[in-house]
Amino acid sequence: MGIATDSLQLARRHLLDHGACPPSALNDRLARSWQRSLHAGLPPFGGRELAEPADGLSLSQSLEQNAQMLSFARPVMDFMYGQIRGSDCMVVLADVDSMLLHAVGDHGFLTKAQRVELRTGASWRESVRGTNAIGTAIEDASALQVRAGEHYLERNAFLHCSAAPIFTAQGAVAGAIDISGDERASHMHALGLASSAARLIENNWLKARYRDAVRVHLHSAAEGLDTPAEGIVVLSESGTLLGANQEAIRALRLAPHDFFALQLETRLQERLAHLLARTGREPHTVRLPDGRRMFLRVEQPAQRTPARTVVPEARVDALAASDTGDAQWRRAAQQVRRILDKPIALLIQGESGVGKEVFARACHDSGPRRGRPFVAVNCAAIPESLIEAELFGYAPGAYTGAQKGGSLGRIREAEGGTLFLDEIGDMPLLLQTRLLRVLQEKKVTPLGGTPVPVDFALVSATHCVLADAVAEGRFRSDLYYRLNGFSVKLPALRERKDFDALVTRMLAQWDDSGVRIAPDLLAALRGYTWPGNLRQLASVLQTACALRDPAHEPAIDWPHLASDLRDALASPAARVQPAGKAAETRAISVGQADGAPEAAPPAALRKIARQAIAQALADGGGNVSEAARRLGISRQTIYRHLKKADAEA
Ligand SMILES: Nc1ncnc2c1ncn2[C@@H]1O[C@H](COP(=O)(O)OP(=O)(O)OP(=O)(O)O)[C@@H](O)[C@H]1O
Repeated sequence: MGIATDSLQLARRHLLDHGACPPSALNDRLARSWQRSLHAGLPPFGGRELAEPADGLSLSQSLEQNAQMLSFARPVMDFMYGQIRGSDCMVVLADVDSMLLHAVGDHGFLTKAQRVELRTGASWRESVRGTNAIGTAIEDASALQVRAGEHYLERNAFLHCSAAPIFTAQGAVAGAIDISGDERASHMHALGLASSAARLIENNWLKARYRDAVRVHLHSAAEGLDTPAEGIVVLSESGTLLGANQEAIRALRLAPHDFFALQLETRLQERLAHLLARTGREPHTVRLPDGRRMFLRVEQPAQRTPARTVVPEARVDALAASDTGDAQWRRAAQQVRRILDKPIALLIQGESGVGKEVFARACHDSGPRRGRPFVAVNCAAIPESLIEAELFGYAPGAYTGAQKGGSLGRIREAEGGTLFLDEIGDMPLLLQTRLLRVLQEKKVTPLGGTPVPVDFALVSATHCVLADAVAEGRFRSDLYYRLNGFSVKLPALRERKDFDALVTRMLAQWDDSGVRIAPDLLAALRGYTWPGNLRQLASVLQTACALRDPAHEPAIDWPHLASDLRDALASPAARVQPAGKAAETRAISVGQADGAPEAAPPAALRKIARQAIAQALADGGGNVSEAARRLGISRQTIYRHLKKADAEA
């Protein structure tokens, strides 16, 4: 409120005419952002089409990549929204590319916001939408309020938005949280609320991510400890800095290269042994190198009892908790449970995405090493040249380009806990030899360092048949026998008999409103072959939850799926076939190639196609080209379906 709209309009014209904002029309930060928006080629007055909303695939990929941030943001967003409910506003979470991942808000305002694509799946990157709170806060890595006509694009001038970036444990921007509302309403404390929410999300995320690390809480006043204003630093057992929140980064003047390299004792001027000895509720003080006094409280990880002495309890454990009723899966879990407290290496086999890592974590959380680190390494995802340093670590100055302070290595990070080696079949032969030595000697030798004893449980996973790799000489047979102390095979999703229970369990993770799935859609999903297994199913359901409008749509339905999956579901070729039936089927899909002879689809499929088209037309404001784009099919296909529907009506 109180924004001089006319003068901002004049400023916009001045920017267009002269390439710069007139002095004092806007504060410096907004003026720089307007200029960047102009250089991005955005015309501030109407004109150009709104940027495209993301397709289902990018949204689901981002939801998967940001699952952790999202899980910590959701409860905070619900709480924030509870504070401002009914004031014509919404709370939004965006990823680092400014794509909106989740939104909660007043129904009326959500509808208004959709008109300018302020909705899940859309990108609000500054270079796409011009100056706006989310995109500009992420661009500048700093909280920001953008009021009414301060938005670069004139059509966004009905908005009043306040956004704060969310930072990772190593101080990189991970996304932003934003409160957007009607510019005529009061938003006095919105920026403060968004900033506090961002701090809360970061702190909870940091603590959970490093729950097995030593944690130092700090503040310049004893009363500041345990408040959102405290700094938090997490350390390895040897005192190396692993992560920190923004307050700590500021207070201790930490730089990006300090992470995984700095020994915190040098910054705190207190020996690590002294620091660790002071664990407890009572704060103590230290003097920083610049003379400032800080109050510290040190917390050791929750469970520091020696591994193997903790006896697993007979109550419902993590393995039992993830049992949704499939007999094959249950048998695997029962067999594995018998070896969890024994020093036997476990090999998990199964197609990609069947949940091997989830299963490995459940084994860890159900066994005697729960509460200690679970360290997952994807052997296929690390370049061959780096995997050695990543696994075995290196001493300070071991090689050019390495971090100054050296690196612990993933094997030593798993000390006392579980090392999970995913895609073990992709481990280069040379490293197989080194890994074998570690397993035999129970010692790891960092590059340029001396041997260090290690104690960890080993779980490996592979989607290929490791015995074949041995037969072909790609995998050492002696290592294979070491890894394969006991092996289990997890079933592919199409083989599981607990599909509905799995779906219910997954939906409950992302939607606590008890959302259900339309019965015909559930039946189609149940019959699909799921080449990506649980990963694909999780991603489809999560995207559908995000795309559903809870105010109007009680159930997840066909329009909430990406067009390629709708096509695949409509194709008999992609369905699990009863034996002997496969050859009888022909592919029929909404997105059939134009010009190809079109088989007459059965009534159920016609209905599905028409529903999808009707929804896409409604979403695209009746524009056929827009609906075709949303569905990923041609306009001719839409016209054909509409014509047939007319003829049958
Ligand atoms: N029991 C489960 N409940 C809910 N979601 C699950 C479950 N198991 C797996 N998922 C989903 O599937 C995704 C993939 O699981 P996971 O990484 O464990 O599979 P994987 O078999 O190890 O895959 P890859 O072979 O590609 O490494 C998880 O991120 C999660 O979204």
